[in-house]
Amino acid sequence: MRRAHTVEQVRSAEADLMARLPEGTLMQRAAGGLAVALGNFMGGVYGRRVVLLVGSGDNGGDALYAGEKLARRGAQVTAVLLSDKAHPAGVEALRLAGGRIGDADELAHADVAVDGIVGIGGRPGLKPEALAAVRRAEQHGVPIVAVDVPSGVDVDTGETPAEHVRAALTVTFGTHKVCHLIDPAASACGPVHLVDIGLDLPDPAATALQGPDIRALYPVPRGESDKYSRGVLGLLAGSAQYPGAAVIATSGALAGPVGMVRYVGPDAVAAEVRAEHPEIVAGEGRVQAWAIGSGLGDELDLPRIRALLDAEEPVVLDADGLKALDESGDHDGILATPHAGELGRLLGVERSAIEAERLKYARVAAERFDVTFLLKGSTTVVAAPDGQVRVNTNGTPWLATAGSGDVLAGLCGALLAAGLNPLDAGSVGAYLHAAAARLASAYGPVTAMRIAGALPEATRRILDRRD
Ligand SMILES: NC(=O)C1=CN([C@@H]2O[C@H](COP(=O)(O)OP(=O)(O)OC[C@H]3O[C@@H](n4cnc5c(N)ncnc54)[C@H](O)[C@@H]3O)[C@@H](O)[C@H]2O)[C@@H](O)CC1
Ligand SMILES: Nc1ncnc2c1ncn2[C@@H]1O[C@H](COP(=O)(O)OP(=O)(O)O)[C@@H](O)[C@H]1O
Ligand SMILES: [K+]
Repeated sequence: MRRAHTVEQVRSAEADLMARLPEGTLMQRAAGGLAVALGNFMGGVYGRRVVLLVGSGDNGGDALYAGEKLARRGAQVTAVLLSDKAHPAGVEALRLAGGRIGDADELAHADVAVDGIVGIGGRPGLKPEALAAVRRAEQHGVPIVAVDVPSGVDVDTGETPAEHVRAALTVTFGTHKVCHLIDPAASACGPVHLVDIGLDLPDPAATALQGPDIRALYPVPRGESDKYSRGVLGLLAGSAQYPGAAVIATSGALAGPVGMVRYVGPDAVAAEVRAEHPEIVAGEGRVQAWAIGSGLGDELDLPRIRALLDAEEPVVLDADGLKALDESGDHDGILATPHAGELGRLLGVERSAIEAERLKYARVAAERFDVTFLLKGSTTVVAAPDGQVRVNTNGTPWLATAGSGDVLAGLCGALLAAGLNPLDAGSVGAYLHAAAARLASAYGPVTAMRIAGALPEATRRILDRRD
């Protein structure tokens, strides 16, 4: 599991550890890890040209000491000091190792620019001189490696209200920060490399499941399982207007861990679903969970949905079904799966505001409606009413295709029916959905039905430890 901590948590853990270690130890650990990562990134050290962009704090100190280590191994290192307070001992160490102090013109010939402008002490945005240097690197096509975080992003929220660095790689220390997991900032990090500096950390502010977590959580049938004990999902979806949504959501559900799917909807739609999936059973019956909402269109029956929300069985609530949510209900066991536009309508804010502050609004919704919210988008945020947050970062923009949300709703419903709680169902569902999309897309266009079609193989690879 990838764990992300807040700046305050990191500072407190650093203070505890620093009190027990000789001065400067942590910075040397950070700089050592950064120098190794830079060497790997450049594919070598000797003769490489490295430009350090150095701000006023310890983030610049990390960059300077990493530069010192690279200079000692034969790299040509130049530091661009963006503040007259740049870490004095780091500047001296770099000089003694043969590094130079220069200006942003050096970027014209650099192999890499190291962003040591600000780290976890930074406010969002870049000052003019730093921004000019970053632009210069971009103009010359010089890749930027960010120290700890891409300077200019909001570290604790993942928001990017102002100018910021766009890194080809981020090398972070001790633990991930929230901005590494949550968009839009996460997209500015590139791959994130974590250097262990020995911090002892509290419970994280957000987590991201990885393959081993999925293996541990996935409801694999046992020897004595039968189709009912594996879980039966009721699917209330589709309409004359949108029959395809029912077919697609059923595809997602059948590719999940349930023993059976009951489809509930107009006869004509049921016939289409059955034509594609002869395995389904049409009509109501006992179920362990519901997936409600995909493509309901004219069939939207809010009183019926509210009755199902009040019943005992857990529910995935998607698309038009979200209109049935209200703040007063007793909503135990519900996973709401809006995209930014739908969440904006529920909360009465603009879609663009949701996209800019994804973590905040997922949390606000979970608290206000007292249900687990899965906010879809480039990174998917799953927020539970108790404050736990999981993030899915392994998607692909090719997932942004009509109907892929219906696949996710069916899959999450299947995971709920098989016994996972809403937080686990949402986060495991988002992970597998993204893994299937990557597999089916293989870096090219993909349709929702092909994503559903790839789900069993994507799941198999993870359960079989091949991914
Ligand atoms: N504290 C520690 O023990 C360790 C810290 N490390 C490094 O230290 C960093 C944190 O260092 P600091 O606390 O010195 O903070 P930063 O290096 O993030 O910088 C803070 C300084 O930048 C200024 N500043 C804030 N926002 C700015 C902006 N948008 N533009 C320009 N200047 C701005 C502030 O006035 C302050 O002087 C971490 O990110 C990490 O890189 C690592 O060496 C590991 C150990
Ligand atoms: N840029 C992106 N990168 C990764 N995943 C994305 C991106 N945009 C959308 N997605 C994912 O694609 C799916 C789209 O779902 P949704 O918006 O409900 O579409 P639809 O209603 O057409 O099914 C969601 O799982 C969402 O997280
Ligand atoms: K930085």
